[in-house]
Amino acid sequence: MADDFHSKSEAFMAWLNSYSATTSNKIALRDLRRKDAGRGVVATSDIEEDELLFSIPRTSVLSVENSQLSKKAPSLFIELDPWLSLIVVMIYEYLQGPNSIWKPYFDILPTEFDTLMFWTEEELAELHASAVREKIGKKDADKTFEEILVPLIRQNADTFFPGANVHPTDLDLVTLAHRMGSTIMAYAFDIEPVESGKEADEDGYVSEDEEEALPKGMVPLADMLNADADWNNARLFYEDEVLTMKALKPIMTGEEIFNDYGPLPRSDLLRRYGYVTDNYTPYDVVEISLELVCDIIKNEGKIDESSIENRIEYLDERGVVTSGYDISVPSIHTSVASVLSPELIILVESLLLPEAEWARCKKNIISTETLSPNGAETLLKIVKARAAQYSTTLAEDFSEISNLRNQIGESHRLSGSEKRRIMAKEVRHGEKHILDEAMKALTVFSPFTKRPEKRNDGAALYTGPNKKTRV
Ligand SMILES: C[S@@+](CC[C@H](N)C(=O)[O-])C[C@H]1O[C@@H](n2cnc3c(N)ncnc32)[C@H](O)[C@@H]1O
Repeated sequence: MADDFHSKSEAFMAWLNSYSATTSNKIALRDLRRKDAGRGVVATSDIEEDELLFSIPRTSVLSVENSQLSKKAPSLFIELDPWLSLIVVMIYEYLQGPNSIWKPYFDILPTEFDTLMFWTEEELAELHASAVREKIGKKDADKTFEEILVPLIRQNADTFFPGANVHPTDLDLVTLAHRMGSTIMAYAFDIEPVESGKEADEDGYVSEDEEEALPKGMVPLADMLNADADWNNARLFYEDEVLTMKALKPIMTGEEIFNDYGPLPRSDLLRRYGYVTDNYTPYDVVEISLELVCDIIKNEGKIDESSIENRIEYLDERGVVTSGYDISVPSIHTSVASVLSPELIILVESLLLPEAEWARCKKNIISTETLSPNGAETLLKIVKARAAQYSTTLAEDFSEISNLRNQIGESHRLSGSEKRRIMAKEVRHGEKHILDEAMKALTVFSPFTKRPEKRNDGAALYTGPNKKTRV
């Protein structure tokens, strides 16, 4: 119902301003459903760099600190991490209905999602062998909600359901917890406390360790900004009394105001935010599992199982072992080694060394990070085996996507499931493209770098992108 959508937006903006937020008259909250982007914030006049777009009092942030629940039942939060704490607070505030000060805010937050948590098995199957399927975590979330959150809510039933004769079932509460958890994943910010002592770098990032410690909060209006990879033109700043959204560059009338959700591969964008755009393609990655690396090297028959285990243990103590290694999108300016994670190269080179050589140079192996011709040959086998885990070819994906796009062009309508399937095909096509490019580069790399005089020329290893997470 279009009217409902608009009246809820208007009620939300009126509510926000009644709580001492200030909003520039050069911006508006708009209906972007024709772009399949829900609501978004758009410039209604030209905006200058550094201009204030809006400011939100810290007291209006939906957070543990600001909710009455933390005063009524403080002990409830003792064992909960920032994510679970905010889920409980959001469930509490939502159940208060009109008695919650955040009611007009809940009215514009989503009740349905396209994030992977809500996909059917058939829809997920379209992702084929993408490693993102292992990261959805639905079973773990269900277990946590059933075993921790629901009992906590029941223990505090008088607070959560005051005066109610009928209480929600366990299933209702788990469903609500998923809804709030998914909202947090796509909408919440890590709120820098007034005296944080945790410095963001000049790009607005803090390291993951620091980020973990920050409490989460829902920041009204700041979370109405969409994102499209590097098109971000605004950023949230944490001041003592208020959080301010400012323009990072001049924004012209009619342009959308974008936040930055981080340099996410499209698989993760789909998992966390439920959409993909082509602009995220440069951040795509394919994950190679430790298991696959070990299987391929074992099959070569040059090293036995117990040596592999010993070496993995040695490398694990030095931080080289993880369950998966990324290969990223190559460009004409990068060598194949630069798109492989340095740890993957160290792992492969370590497992390929003859026993005597391993014993002699294992101390230096972490700092070498050089891809040898032998390593490239083995990596080519690994990459081929990884590509074989997907059940269609790059060309088949391309034609499936083109056909679907043509159909959309003709009908202009796409059901929820069709949209999910096309997004999945785009993700798996992107991953296969990376594998294809890596195969081509590794094929030419091996014979070329086998020549001893060339050995250190182009084969030096470059560190991969330092993954950071947006504040
Ligand atoms: C922080 S919210 C932004 C506000 C949201 N559009 C709304 O109407 O509530 C993030 C969600 O917005 C949508 N979104 C953000 N950027 C988008 C884009 N470039 N294209 C399509 N949808 C987008 C996705 O559904 C995402 O999970």
